[in-house]
Amino acid sequence: MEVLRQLQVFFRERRHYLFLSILCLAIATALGLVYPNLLQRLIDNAIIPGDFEKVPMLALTVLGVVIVKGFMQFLHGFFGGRLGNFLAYRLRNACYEKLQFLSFRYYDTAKTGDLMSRLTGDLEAIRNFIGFGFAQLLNVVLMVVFGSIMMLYINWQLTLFTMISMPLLLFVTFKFESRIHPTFQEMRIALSALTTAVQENITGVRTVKSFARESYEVEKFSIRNEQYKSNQIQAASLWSRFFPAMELIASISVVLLLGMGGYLVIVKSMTLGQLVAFFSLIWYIIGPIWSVGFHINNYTQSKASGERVLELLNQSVDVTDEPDALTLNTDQVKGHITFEHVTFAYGNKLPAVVDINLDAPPGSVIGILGGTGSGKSTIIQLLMRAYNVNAGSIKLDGTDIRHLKIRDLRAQISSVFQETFLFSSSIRNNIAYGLNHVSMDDIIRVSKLAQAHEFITELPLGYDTVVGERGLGLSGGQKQRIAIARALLKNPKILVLDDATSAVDMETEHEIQTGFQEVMRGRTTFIIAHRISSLRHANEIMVLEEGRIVQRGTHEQLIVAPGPYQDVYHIQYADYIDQTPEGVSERQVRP
Ligand SMILES: Nc1ncnc2c1ncn2[C@@H]1O[C@H](COP(=O)(O)OP(=O)(O)OP(=O)(O)O)[C@@H](O)[C@H]1O
Repeated sequence: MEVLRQLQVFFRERRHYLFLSILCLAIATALGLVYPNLLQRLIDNAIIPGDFEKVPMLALTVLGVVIVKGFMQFLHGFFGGRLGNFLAYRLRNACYEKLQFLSFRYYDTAKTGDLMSRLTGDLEAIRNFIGFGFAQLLNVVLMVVFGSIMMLYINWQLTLFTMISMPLLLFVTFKFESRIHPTFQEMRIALSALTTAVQENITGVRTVKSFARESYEVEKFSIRNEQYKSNQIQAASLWSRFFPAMELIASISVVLLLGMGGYLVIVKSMTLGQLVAFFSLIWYIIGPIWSVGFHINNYTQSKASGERVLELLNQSVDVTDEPDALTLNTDQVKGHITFEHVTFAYGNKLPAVVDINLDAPPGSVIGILGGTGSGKSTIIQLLMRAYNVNAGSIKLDGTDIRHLKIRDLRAQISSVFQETFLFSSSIRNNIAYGLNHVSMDDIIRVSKLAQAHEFITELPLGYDTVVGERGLGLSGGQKQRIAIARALLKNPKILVLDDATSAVDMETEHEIQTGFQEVMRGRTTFIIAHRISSLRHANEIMVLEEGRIVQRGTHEQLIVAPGPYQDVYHIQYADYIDQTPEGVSERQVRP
């Protein structure tokens, strides 16, 4: 019920729908109980005495009851549906909003499939339960209580006698639920494995084909499909065994009723009409007992779904604005970045960066070089405040970035990452992503700078070409050039190029770099690269090893100092440099 209490916040305004839905269902149930009563009157007061004049009146009453009952059921569905859909709508929006603001730390461990199922399957389960299941669960209780009272009123001895087999019915129902529940769970897991296989297969179709693993994938799918099929067969066989058993037990009540009831009618302790009414009332008890397990199961599943959705909604966001966070005035931002003794570790892992110090005056270019996992990207993540530092501080124009509004800070930074994400939209929209009122001239200008204009205009629809999911249909280099254009259009004070030109050839890299010279002017730029050619113009280059700065200086200083930078330089420029006893001199290096 705690889950229900927490979910209530999301449907408080429509709470009355819940009450109305329950009320309408209760009225429909109560009206259903009028049938047996009318049947009793028809037999005892009209048919047996031969008073046929009463028949039309009784028939009309039945018709009236049917109409009102039907209307009440309609209203129950109407209000339940409205309530469930309203709740699901609110929850869906709330979850999506939460997903936007959850910190990077959450996404480090979150699984896409799991999040998707929370937003779809779990929300659907909550919608059904709050909209209908809850009212129906209450209704089960009402039916049993109302039905029993009426039966006891007609003949309490016969009621107790016919109820002898009810505990057995209840037992079998719960037994069945305890068997079918895990089967359903296995079925859900099998279905999820099946959909994951399809999803991964479509996403990784290129890898599958390049490794010629089509047959293996077909085999893998068919094993999962087999599992799903056998789960379904198991569920179907449980159902097929359960129903006859239930019917058999329920028939015991009916047999007892007919035997004992028939005797009571014969000895005139009971009228025939009462027996017939009793006969239809017994189904008011059997029906709900039959379904009670299903409703309880439904409740537990919805509760679990509610907990999963609330768990997402209640996630704490560790990187948030301070209550009195400062607003940045774009015109006054200079872009002076300093790192002072910055140390950071992801979760409980060893620190990814240790005691980082750097000073990047406005307009300077900082190059970062280092092997895989040396902490290069982490420095950029910390600059964007994707995570809070564990020790030390990062400052923008002298203010600790923790005191700034995150949105304002990030608005000053444009990044181009190693992996480019493009939305399935037009190239124009992808370049203008996150910005309003962008002119086509500006889009073309930045595309030219990013060396993207030419290939875009060669596409049949030019800037209006819709790129597929994640940019399918474009080469890695083309996607990266679009990302560079996107970053430039934002006109940031701080530019981050995280292996940004890794997917383009040396020639194009050189052209983009030349373009960069112009766009980097006046912006503080961080360049992470594996190629020395991308870093050589930096004002300061830092060489990272296992999260620590092991070398720093300009390209000219570093190539003459023995160390990792010189080693990389030797490897990359082996064809261009002469080794002299005094040191290293360049013979021909691309500018
Ligand atoms: N999201 C994360 N969660 C946990 N550990 C992480 C995460 N991102 C990076 N790490 C770890 O932090 C260390 C530094 O990673 P980082 O991505 O900064 O290295 P990098 O120098 O950019 O490497 P590469 O050149 O391969 O991109 C590595 O040991 C890495 O495993």
